[in-house]
Amino acid sequence: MKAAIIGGTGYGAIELIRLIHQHPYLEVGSVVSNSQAGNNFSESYPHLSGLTDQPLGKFDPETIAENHDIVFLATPSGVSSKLVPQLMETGIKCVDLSGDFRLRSSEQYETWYRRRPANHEYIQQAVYGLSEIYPEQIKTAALIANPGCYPTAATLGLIPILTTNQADLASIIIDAKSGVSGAGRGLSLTSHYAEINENLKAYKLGSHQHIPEIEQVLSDESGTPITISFTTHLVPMTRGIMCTMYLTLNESISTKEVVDLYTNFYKNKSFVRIRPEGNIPATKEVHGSNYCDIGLHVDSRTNRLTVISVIDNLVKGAAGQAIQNANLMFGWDERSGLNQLPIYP
Ligand SMILES: NC(=O)C1=CN([C@@H]2O[C@H](COP(=O)(O)OP(=O)(O)OC[C@H]3O[C@@H](n4cnc5c(N)ncnc54)[C@H](OP(=O)(O)O)[C@@H]3O)[C@@H](O)[C@H]2O)C=CC1
Ligand SMILES: CC(=O)N[C@@H](CCC(=O)OP(=O)(O)O)C(=O)O
Repeated sequence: MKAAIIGGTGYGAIELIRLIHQHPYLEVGSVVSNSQAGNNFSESYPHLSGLTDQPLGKFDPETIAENHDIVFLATPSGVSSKLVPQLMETGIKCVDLSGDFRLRSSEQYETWYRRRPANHEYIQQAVYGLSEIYPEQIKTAALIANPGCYPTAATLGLIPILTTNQADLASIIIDAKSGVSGAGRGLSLTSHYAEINENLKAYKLGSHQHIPEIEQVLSDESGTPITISFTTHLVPMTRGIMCTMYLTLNESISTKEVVDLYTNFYKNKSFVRIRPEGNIPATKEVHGSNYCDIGLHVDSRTNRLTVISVIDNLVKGAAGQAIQNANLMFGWDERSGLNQLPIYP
């Protein structure tokens, strides 16, 4: 099967190309670029010289649909909302990495993204692509709204405890940290070397666009409207997200009981690894891989649960989960093309 990738010179696209290169059933048919159409791909990414030398194409939905089986859009929010309807009209399957189709409420989208929402018809068709939680809906979807990087780490780490009645749902605090590639390849003052090196910054306090996305998933899964406190930080590293999350427990349970609950919840899920008691994951332990690793600790003094969830933002947080979703859509083993070991050290 052939995949087209749009947003060709961005970090999401380059990660899709790296992963699809090892995929047993999928190959890259073409890479579409808005800014570099006509140029050779390896001019933007010399590390792929001799491997992916094809010229970057222009966006033409008909040609894409004729020659491909699926499209991955690695374009910014606000761009995907314009391109997806043109592609969907041709009948081709789409996986969108942006935030444009994740929120069911257009009002929420306008509030948090501060721009016009996508056409409601397509928002209604989109299936939220959190692979471990919605595999059946993903299998029959025509359009996947691939989850955000922070929401992937946060929701996978919180859902198991929220499906019990052991958590105080009003007490959730998510302290999140990301490497700089989470902001994409575009240049900005915040991702400038001298601004981030040997520095740790909190940003978008109370206004991050992932707040309503996380709340939507947690509310769906717990069956109760949930609001969260969510603070993001930029860390001087290239890849990786860590969400350190706190919630109050309604009853006294041990760390071992929580570890058993999580292990059982994810027992058939290849990409979520629950660490044993006393073993806390670090971002490097998932670097370059599609794993989400989760560590758990109950503080019996405060009766609070701490959950530490780590992913590689470009793999499980973007391109890897997008391919996992495509695998589900085509009925393949969801691990196809995603069996890379984490890169360590
Ligand atoms: N980086 C990450 O960790 C994650 C990113 N995402 C989301 O994935 C998407 C891609 O992210 P990422 O690759 O990091 O971002 P980048 O900024 O690195 O790449 C986005 C690419 O989209 C294309 N593009 C930009 N503006 C326009 C435009 N006006 N019209 C058409 N194409 C445009 C450009 O490529 P070209 O000119 O070649 O077309 C650009 O390089 C975004 O929506 C992002 O929010 C989601 C989860 C994690
Ligand atoms: C480090 C960093 O800046 N990360 C970005 C993640 C952006 C992203 O993934 O955006 P969408 O999910 O909205 O597509 C941020 O915090 O905004």
